[in-house]
Amino acid sequence: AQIYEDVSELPTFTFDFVVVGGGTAGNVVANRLTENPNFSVLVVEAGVSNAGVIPSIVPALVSELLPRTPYTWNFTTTPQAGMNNRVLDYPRGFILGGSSSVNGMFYTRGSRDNFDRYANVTEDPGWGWDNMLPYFFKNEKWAAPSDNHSEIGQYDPAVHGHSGINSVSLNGYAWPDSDARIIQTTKDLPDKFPFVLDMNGGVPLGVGWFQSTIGHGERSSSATSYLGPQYISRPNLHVLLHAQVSRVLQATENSLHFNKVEFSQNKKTLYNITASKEIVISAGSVNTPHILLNSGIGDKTTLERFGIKPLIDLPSVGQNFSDQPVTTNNWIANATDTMEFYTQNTTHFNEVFAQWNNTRTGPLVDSIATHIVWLRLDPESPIFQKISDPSAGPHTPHIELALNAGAAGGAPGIGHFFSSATAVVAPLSKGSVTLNSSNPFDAPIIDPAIFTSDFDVFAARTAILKTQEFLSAPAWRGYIVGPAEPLASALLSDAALDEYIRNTSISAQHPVGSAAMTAKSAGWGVVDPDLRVKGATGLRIVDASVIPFAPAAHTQAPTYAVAERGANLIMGDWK
Ligand SMILES: Cc1cc2nc3c(=O)[nH]c(=O)nc-3n(C[C@H](O)[C@H](O)[C@H](O)COP(=O)(O)OP(=O)(O)OC[C@H]3O[C@@H](n4cnc5c(N)ncnc54)[C@H](O)[C@@H]3O)c2cc1C
Repeated sequence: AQIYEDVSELPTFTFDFVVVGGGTAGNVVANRLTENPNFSVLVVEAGVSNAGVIPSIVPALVSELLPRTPYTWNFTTTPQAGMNNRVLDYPRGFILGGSSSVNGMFYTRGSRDNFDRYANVTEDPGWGWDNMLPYFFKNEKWAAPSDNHSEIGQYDPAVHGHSGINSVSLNGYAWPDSDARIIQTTKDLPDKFPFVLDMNGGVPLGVGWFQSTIGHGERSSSATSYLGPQYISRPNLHVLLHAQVSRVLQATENSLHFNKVEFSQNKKTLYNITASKEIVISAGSVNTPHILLNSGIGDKTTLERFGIKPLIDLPSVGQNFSDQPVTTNNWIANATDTMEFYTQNTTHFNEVFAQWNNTRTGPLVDSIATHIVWLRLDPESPIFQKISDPSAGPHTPHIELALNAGAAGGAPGIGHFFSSATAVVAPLSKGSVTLNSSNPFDAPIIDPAIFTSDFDVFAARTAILKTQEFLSAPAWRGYIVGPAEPLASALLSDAALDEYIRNTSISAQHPVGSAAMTAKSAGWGVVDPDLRVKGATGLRIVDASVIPFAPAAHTQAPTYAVAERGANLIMGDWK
């Protein structure tokens, strides 16, 4: 019915369901549960409203939301041993819509192998690719690109949802010069870089056109879509902003049934809301395990050390935290037709902004990529002599090259650039989220442990060298002048390249696994295949943290699909 700013506006302190976190997954759950007019739902969100936040609406302005702004949690990592002890910013959305309101809008699902592996580890075929496709479709509302160009040959309509809720589209502004050369490269070097019509059909491998969560020139987030006007007007749907949940509480002292959510709007005065049916925690891969730990759900010994009474001994809470590293690499382009046209010229920027404002066309309608290349490492790679293949299967990439007509991660100088943001999408490094203090309003200790596995460094290096190979195709003659610094010097030796990788890479912001779903009988994990917290009743987790291994993907589409199925499981239990 309402989006409330202050607890005093709440119509009641008891709801059927309380959803902790109005992020990517949380808003899916709230929307689906309130399809039943008999269910009342309150979403408790720590962050701010998304209304009128221009950089969260104009796709190409995404970088203005990051890394530390009023729209993100002010998180940093521990010094990263694999990154020469650098401390990284670790932004997460602090805004309605969560990270879907601040992310790069890449729409990538991962592979069939990824989901079939989730089915295996949970012993629930429902998490397999074929059974998850309908949930991808429920999420997705395919939209025409904002320039209305022909989509033929750029995607496969058969593998997309056309009547879901969240808009997904092809880019709506062409960069003809580099677009043509990318496609030509798939013809120049078809064995190494084959064209893939649709990277979201289960087998991503190859070079394909970029898809993103954008509709009609605007970002589509879980707030703009699942809480859109036709849904937020439901009388049984309620959202409270600026309310940070500290703990979930037991129904009675000796029970492991949880039915109360404790929160504060000023980090001092605490309130309780009762969930008469279930609590759903959707606070994301960092904050979900933090809330569990604060509530006494986690490793018993650690909890005792912080003076928190252990209620459920679940050592996996906050462990198995798996992120993907990304390196931004720039090449000098002999071009005029790149994003630098407007990023390096205020007059041009004002023109393209006015164009976006008036007609939702022009270069600001898109995110920061035009194509993605998904590749496997050569099976003969020396790394496989010591480390067995961490990918989910033979049709799953190890590495990703996100190509863009313009510099990535800030231009290395004045001029025009072509970039490849290279990522390791089958990472082996695993980190953790742990308590820093017993005060639930203190940030947790975040250690993604990036590049602590030699495999990940090898894969990151290979991704950069693969881009060099891609750009050495005849198609690029006369266009690519050469690598820009600091990449140019780094390419002189493997050792220099490794240093460059450790010194310049960042987190792709794709953490998963910190409240992993596993089989009921498994010796590890946090939730069962129905997303119920093991050992508890009344408590589920629905967000990226339940995904037990990194998908070969940017993680929002997998999170949306998990949330759609999660909501369906909850609905099924309360029919
Ligand atoms: C900067 C950035 C760029 C990214 N780019 C992409 C991309 O281009 N493509 C892609 O697929 N993925 C991308 N991702 C990853 C993707 O956005 C996330 O995997 C996904 O959105 C996670 O969804 P979630 O529901 O688990 O968490 P979130 O969407 O982060 O939602 C968690 C919500 O819970 C709220 N919350 C947390 N703690 C509390 C508390 N204690 N009390 C109340 N509320 C709380 C948060 O404020 C937030 O709204 C990016 C992520 C980031 C941060």
